[in-house]
Amino acid sequence: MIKFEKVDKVYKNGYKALTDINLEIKEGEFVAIIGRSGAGKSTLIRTINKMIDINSGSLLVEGVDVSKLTGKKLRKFRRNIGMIFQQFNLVNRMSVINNVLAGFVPDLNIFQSTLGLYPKKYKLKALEALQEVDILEQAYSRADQLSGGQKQRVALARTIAQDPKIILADEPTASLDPVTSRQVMEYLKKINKENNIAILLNIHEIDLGLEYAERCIGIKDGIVVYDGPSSEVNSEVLELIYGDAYNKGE
Ligand SMILES: Nc1ncnc2c1ncn2[C@@H]1O[C@H](COP(=O)(O)OP(=O)(O)OP(=O)(O)O)[C@@H](O)[C@H]1O
Repeated sequence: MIKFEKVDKVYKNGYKALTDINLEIKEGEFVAIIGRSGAGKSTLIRTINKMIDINSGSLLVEGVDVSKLTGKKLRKFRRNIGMIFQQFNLVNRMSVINNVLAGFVPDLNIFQSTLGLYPKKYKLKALEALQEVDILEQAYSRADQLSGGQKQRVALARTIAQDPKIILADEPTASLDPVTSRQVMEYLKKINKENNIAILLNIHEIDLGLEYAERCIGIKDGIVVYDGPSSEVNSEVLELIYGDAYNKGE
């Protein structure tokens, strides 16, 4: 469903962040992308929803050439791709349910969006999504009253309410304690399995990533140096991805 062929990304300042990326991600896969800071993980996943443009090669998502998308077509395309961030990206002064409903604003007419009049079907969808991540009871709390883990679950609900085919998760557990991180990973796994949504996860906590994702992609200096089962990632592979520093614990 996602196919990178010979993809390169060079930033405007001349920095080459991705080199010759060749990858195929299938429907419903759960993939952890690991690598040192600056390796190119965020750049890689952000090319998929065209938050970042590629410079050469081809990137197809469900047969669509991402580089050709603009305007309305791009906005429509992005509806199929959810995104979760380290900092949750909720509107703090809004209620939980309104944060989830905000994802439907593009579907409203100007009158509905100005007055915040969401049709019942969207409200039901939002409530169902909140229930799926066990946070329905907080639906009418203000987002800033929630803990970090709860905020991330609301962000997940906002994403799944849109019925995406793919979720790009850019370090979703980086601001959370280890117990809460695990909880968020459990929800990601549940969504992956029950909703058959492909998940591409950037993560620094290697053990957590390898435990939950079946497949691991290791990036070093913008190059894919490992692509295979998470279960086969051993210290040699980690040295390949992280360099000598890994085994020396630097
Ligand atoms: N807009 C930009 N202009 C120039 N260089 C950039 C830009 N964005 C990122 N880079 C550089 O590209 C490289 C890859 O960045 P990227 O954010 O993809 O890495 P990452 O693996 O996600 O890192 P981290 O784990 O720290 O988030 C880095 O060296 C970064 O400094």
